[in-house]
Amino acid sequence: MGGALFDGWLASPTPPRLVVLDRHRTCSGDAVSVVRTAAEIPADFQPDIIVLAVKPAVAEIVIDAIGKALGARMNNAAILSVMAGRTCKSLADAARLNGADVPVLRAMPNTPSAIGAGISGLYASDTATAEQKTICHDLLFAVGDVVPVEKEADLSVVTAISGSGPAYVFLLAELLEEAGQQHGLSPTVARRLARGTIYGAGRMLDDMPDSAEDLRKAVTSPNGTTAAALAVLMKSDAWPETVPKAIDAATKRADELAG
Ligand SMILES: NC(=O)C1=CN([C@@H]2O[C@H](COP(=O)(O)OP(=O)(O)OC[C@H]3O[C@@H](n4cnc5c(N)ncnc54)[C@H](O)[C@@H]3O)[C@@H](O)[C@H]2O)C=CC1
Ligand SMILES: O=C(O)[C@@H]1CCC=N1
Repeated sequence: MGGALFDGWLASPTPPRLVVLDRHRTCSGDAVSVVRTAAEIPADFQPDIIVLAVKPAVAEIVIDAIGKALGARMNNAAILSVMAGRTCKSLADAARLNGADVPVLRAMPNTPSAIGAGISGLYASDTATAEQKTICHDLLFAVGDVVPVEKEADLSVVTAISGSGPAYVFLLAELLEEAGQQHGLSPTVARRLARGTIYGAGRMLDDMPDSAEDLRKAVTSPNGTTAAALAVLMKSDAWPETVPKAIDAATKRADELAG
């Protein structure tokens, strides 16, 4: 996810000055220094925002390394975490172990951020200043839309819908491609049809004021082909049951990761 944000920021009209700490990534750009250990962070670099985009389980290790490298500079920064689950309190506590009193904001972006088409939920704890909230909003807005949430707990369902959501759409693309091939289309044709359809439908949802339900009904001729397919997908034990169940499972998992 950090790579998706990075790509989006570099492609934005006014890229921020970035220092990227990543054990593996090779990346470059005028506004970027890349370091593989926290000790290599340039001594004159005062971050406004420390974006944490590692797996939730290694947050403490990374905060500890950055805290030791930045020393007093850590106190002038805020943490923006994009990690699923990890609470503002747990991250502030981790920073405090290094003697730093750091405001924490949490965002849940998604991978379309890499092409400027992301959407992020953003929560700011009370300790964040107005300026820090604005910087974090602008960072995320540079790679897509931003939806502020009032309660930190809401980020779990945001994660389930828009954080994980691209994967559901990609799964639909896979299944449409496979079904097309099973009916005799070449892989190339099946792929073009599946992707082009999802792209076009996504653009209609974005561009047009109509509800998703009205757009669906406009495709559905009485007793036609769409009605035949929707009779399968909309059976009570099909999508109307499985989609909410999937969102429940992802939300529950985000809650479990909290701490
Ligand atoms: N993948 C997604 O679509 C989304 C992921 N997230 C969150 O983003 C976080 C990262 O997830 P992914 O990007 O999928 O994982 P990933 O494994 O692709 O990326 C993690 C990166 O952290 C680096 N890293 C790990 N330990 C390090 C250390 N000690 N020092 C320096 N760099 C270190 C790795 O080299 C890697 O580049 C997770 O917390 C996840 O919840 C949030 C929104 C969407
Ligand atoms: O699967 C995950 O845990 C992360 C959070 C949202 C998308 N990927």
